[in-house]
Amino acid sequence: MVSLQALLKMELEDGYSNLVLDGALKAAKLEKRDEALASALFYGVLERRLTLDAVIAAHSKIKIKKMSPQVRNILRLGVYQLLFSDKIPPSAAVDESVKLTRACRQASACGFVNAVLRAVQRDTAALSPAKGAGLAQRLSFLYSCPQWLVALWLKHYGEVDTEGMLKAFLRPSRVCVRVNTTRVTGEELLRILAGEGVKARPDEHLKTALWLENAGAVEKIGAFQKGLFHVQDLASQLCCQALDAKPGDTVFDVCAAPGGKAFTTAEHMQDRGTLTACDLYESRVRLIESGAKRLGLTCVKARVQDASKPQEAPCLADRVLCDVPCFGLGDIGRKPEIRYKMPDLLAKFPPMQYNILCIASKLVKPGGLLVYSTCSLTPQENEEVAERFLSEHPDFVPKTLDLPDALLRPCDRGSHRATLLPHISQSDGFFLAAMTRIKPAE
Ligand SMILES: C[S@@+](CC[C@H](N)C(=O)[O-])C[C@H]1O[C@@H](n2cnc3c(N)ncnc32)[C@H](O)[C@@H]1O
Repeated sequence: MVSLQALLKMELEDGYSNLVLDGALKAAKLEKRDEALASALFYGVLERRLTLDAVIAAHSKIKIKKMSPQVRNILRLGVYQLLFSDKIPPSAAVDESVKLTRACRQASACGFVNAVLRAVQRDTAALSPAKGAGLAQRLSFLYSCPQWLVALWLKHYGEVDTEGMLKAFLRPSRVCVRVNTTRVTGEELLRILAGEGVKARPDEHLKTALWLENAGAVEKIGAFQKGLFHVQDLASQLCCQALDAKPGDTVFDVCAAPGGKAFTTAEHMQDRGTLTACDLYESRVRLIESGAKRLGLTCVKARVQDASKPQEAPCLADRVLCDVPCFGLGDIGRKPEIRYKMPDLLAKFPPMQYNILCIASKLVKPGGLLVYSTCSLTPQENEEVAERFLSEHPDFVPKTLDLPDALLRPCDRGSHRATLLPHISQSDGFFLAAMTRIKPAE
């Protein structure tokens, strides 16, 4: 019932999945085991919604859109359990779905729900793409990703990487944290976490990144409360590595909230120098302030500032990070609902991103470094913005990224820009490009 309520809320009110689920779980006060099951079903259905709908459509005489939201989501939950989950025996999944239909005052649909689920249960080829489907349609069905997006990725990243990332986005997401190196080493933190019963392992390529294996609610871990780490995906940590800030530097992070990259950068700086971390929204600036306080990072100065408007700076910066607002496709693995965003929303981002990048570039001192990044995976927001910037700003030149080759696509090795794909870098999807401001001749 809890997963159904949360799915209905997502469908009818269009919320963020993590917040919607948290709200539903809090209200229901379930046992730990039931909470885990409700979460798995909720996220499973969200992630696989397009596949589930295609299977339901192939086994129902009534069109999905004509069903009541309750019946539609009960069927999605039922089909998910039949085809993707081994936690519930198939006959129990069907029986429970029928009971749920009755409990939702949809008794007249009980027979229909039973018939559709039994038909899916009998169909051993339920998970085969339609005969004659083209590549984009096949991948769209198999990995529950809209066809427009699959087609865009196929064109831009090719078949192997598109299928690789679609698969990777469906893996259970893992928690990656950044060691607060101003307070502990990775080895020390591993020992402290083990003492608290939290299993963790260092990343193979970045020793300041740890993967937590049985973390639960991170905020409850003592080491977190003592400011010994913050949660940050590997891709964002690599972005900070590319920014390569040094102790004593002056750094601007123009779109900084909630602050993850500002914190890692301040740690690279050993908390010496000045890191001005800006965001458009006051409530989000407070997140930067509270995070920096917990981590004991005093060089972080957070303030409200609109990065799309020129700003006066007392001095130019050694490093400027421009981690712009974006469509967010790289985060699909953690926020499955992003994949269903309407494609027309994409158009507003590139002009805004380009404008922010141009304005941020004015803060870079000659010889200084500018890093442009997004957590999205579209050429319009990524390569096109970065390359347009370079072609229209002759005072900036590409700077080769110094990142582990194993985490990069072969075509990005030795380049000033990289697209991190989840099946290669084992991180969220991400894009970054680095550019140096030329020093005028003496
Ligand atoms: C991708 S997020 C930044 C993530 C951040 N760098 C981190 O690592 O935690 C983009 C941020 O840009 C902020 N933002 C949106 N429009 C902005 C603007 N015009 N000026 C400054 N910040 C803006 C959003 O509030 C959001 O916090």
